[in-house]
Amino acid sequence: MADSAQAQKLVYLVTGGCGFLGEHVVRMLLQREPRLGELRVFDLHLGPWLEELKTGPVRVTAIQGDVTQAHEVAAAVAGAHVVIHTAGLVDVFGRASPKTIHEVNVQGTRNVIEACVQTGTRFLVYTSSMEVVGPNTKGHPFYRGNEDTPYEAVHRHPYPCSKALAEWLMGLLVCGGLPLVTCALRPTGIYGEGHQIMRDFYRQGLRLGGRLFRAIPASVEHGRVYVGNVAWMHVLAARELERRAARMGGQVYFCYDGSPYKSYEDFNMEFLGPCGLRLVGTRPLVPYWLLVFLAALNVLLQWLLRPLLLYAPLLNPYTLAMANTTFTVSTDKAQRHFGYEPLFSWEDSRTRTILWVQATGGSAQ
Ligand SMILES: NC(=O)C1=CN([C@@H]2O[C@H](COP(=O)(O)OP(=O)(O)OC[C@H]3O[C@@H](n4cnc5c(N)ncnc54)[C@H](O)[C@@H]3O)[C@@H](O)[C@H]2O)C=CC1
Ligand SMILES: C[C@@H](CO)CCC[C@@H](C)[C@H]1CC[C@H]2[C@@H]3[C@H](O)CC4=CC(=O)CC[C@]4(C)[C@H]3CC[C@]12C
Repeated sequence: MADSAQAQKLVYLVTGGCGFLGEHVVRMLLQREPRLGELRVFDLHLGPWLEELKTGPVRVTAIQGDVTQAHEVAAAVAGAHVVIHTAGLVDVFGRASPKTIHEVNVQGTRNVIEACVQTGTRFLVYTSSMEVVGPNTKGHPFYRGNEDTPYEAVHRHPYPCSKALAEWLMGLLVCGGLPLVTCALRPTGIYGEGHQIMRDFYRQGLRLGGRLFRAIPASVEHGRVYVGNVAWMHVLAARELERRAARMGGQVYFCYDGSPYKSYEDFNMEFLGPCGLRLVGTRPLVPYWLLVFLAALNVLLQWLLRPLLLYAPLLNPYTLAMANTTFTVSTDKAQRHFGYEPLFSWEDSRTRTILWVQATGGSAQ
């Protein structure tokens, strides 16, 4: 936006703005984007909390819509200066069909890109995922790698396949020489206020008398990043895309912060411990072969029960492989390319998450 229009107010659109990450992006934009004139929040399911935002100085427009419907996306995008595309179907539990995952994550992203091109939106930030890289189907560790670390990315599961394809679509734009400037952000496992799986583990621990049982070796590192920092990274990337288009256009960035490297379960205990839970065992209490068997059994049960009900437990061969394969990132690319520094320290992130688990973990909210 030209110098003469320095004071110009911008229209932002956040797809999936009522999801776990999307809500944080929406709130972060309102707090930290001084040039924000209108904020459009596009989601399949609108949250009631949006109402309270409508009384503030920035115009907040809630748009109930479906990213798989090109005309709905085009109508929402028209006139937006910047789009942050977080909408996605996050399903590694077999709740949705592979076709639906593809439609939302790939076709939905294609619709967003095409709408930007058609309506003249110039800046698009896409929420990708660590899963675009791995862990791969061979279980190779990715130990504190960065965006350039060689790794054999092999996907079979519909979710990572869809995220990889969608990110690839973003890259195509650069090759096509279109005026649209994009970048993709790849969070590792996001945690923080609103993280459903964390709450599920908390409730499970309460049901088990305040205990959780170790299933994964403590030595397996799983990358995690605080939702507030992921949101901040989106807001900053969106802001800087214009000024640093040549450097950032077509780039991918892992999302990172000061969260410690730990196993999935030990990391969760950073929050669940202060909420009164205990992780039993210094080593996995269940032999790995039994976990593999239970995971396979869950797949069979899911298939058998499908005509009657949706059985989608946390444990399946894919989630077991995810939790049991080291995948952590160590990079400063976002800092070098657009000056990203985490907004929340590890201590802040931890405290905020603990307070949230304590406040809502036991309730039906
Ligand atoms: N949760 C995590 O650990 C990670 C998430 N991601 C990515 O971050 C993004 C956000 O994920 P979360 O906030 O965790 O998920 P979420 O499920 O909480 O949020 C996704 C939002 O997208 C909306 N949505 C789904 N289908 C839609 C459709 N057809 N049209 C319009 N809106 C639709 C949902 O209603 C929801 O509000 C996703 O793209 C996901 O792939 C990436 C890495 C890690
Ligand atoms: C074997 C169980 C013993 O306690 C633990 C099972 C945990 C799993 C449900 C999670 C382990 C790793 C998680 C995934 C990971 O953080 C990366 C992700 C990236 C995304 O883009 C979406 C979410 C997820 C797939 C995340 C989902 C939950 C796990 C598989």
